[in-house]
Amino acid sequence: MATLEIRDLHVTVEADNATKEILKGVDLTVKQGETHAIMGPNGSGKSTLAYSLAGHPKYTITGGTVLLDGEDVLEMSVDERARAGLFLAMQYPVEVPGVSVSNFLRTSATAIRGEAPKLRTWVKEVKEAMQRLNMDPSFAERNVNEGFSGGEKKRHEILQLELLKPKVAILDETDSGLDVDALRIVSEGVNRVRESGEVGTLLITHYTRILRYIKPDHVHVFSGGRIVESGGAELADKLEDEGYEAYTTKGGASA
Ligand SMILES: Nc1ncnc2c1ncn2[C@@H]1O[C@H](COP(=O)(O)OP(=O)(O)OP(=O)(O)O)[C@@H](O)[C@H]1O
Repeated sequence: MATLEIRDLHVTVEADNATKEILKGVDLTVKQGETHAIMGPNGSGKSTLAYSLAGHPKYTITGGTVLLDGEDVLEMSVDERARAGLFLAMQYPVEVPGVSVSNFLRTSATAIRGEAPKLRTWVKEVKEAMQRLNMDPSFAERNVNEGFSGGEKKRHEILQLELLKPKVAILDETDSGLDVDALRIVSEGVNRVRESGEVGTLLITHYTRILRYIKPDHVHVFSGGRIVESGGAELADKLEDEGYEAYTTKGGASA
């Protein structure tokens, strides 16, 4: 069973000619089939965790380990991480002018599966996945994220998730900017992948509303660059009622 193990992860970033430590010892284990929600105040380092796991060059790992199925993720290049089974749905997906969605998806699937998917079954696979996500077929011919609305960008991230079938999916605020219908459709996509039992999900979110659709097995409070409390789904309700004040004043001030 695939497991992502993060141990005592420390990460710095260079900003304004200074080195700033953002992650200050993150410990987390995500097993295949499990869904973990990470919630926490703005600026506490949640996206930094997501980017560091994906291998963004802006973030320097200064300590700790990250293992996927016992393999050292931190030694891998970004594309090796993706091929090993890590997937990041970004908070702000980037535009890729000149590259169509269909080309992008097929190239990604070829790289990850190790061989080009058979054209006829692939076209059907993409068409059905797009239908489930309520995406117009014309999207396949548009350039990646170019002129996409916020909601369309998020659906496109989930389309990739469904087609690429990673071992561990990190979803960074996939719910932000979605209207109620889109939130339901996107959540259904995540649940389909989840129900396969083959994917571990790390869901970074500010809102408990997405957790009504995607029931987490574990909820973690992130503050000051580390996880300061973990619990079950009930912890999300407590956070909704009480906010993060208790965590930001208890020596867990935001990064
Ligand atoms: N590339 C960067 N350059 C400079 N500072 C950065 C960079 N990335 C993160 N930071 C800083 O690190 C801190 C944590 O940011 P991060 O985006 O990880 O927080 P977050 O918990 O995801 O916040 P939010 O909930 O607002 O999305 C912030 O103070 C941010 O300004």
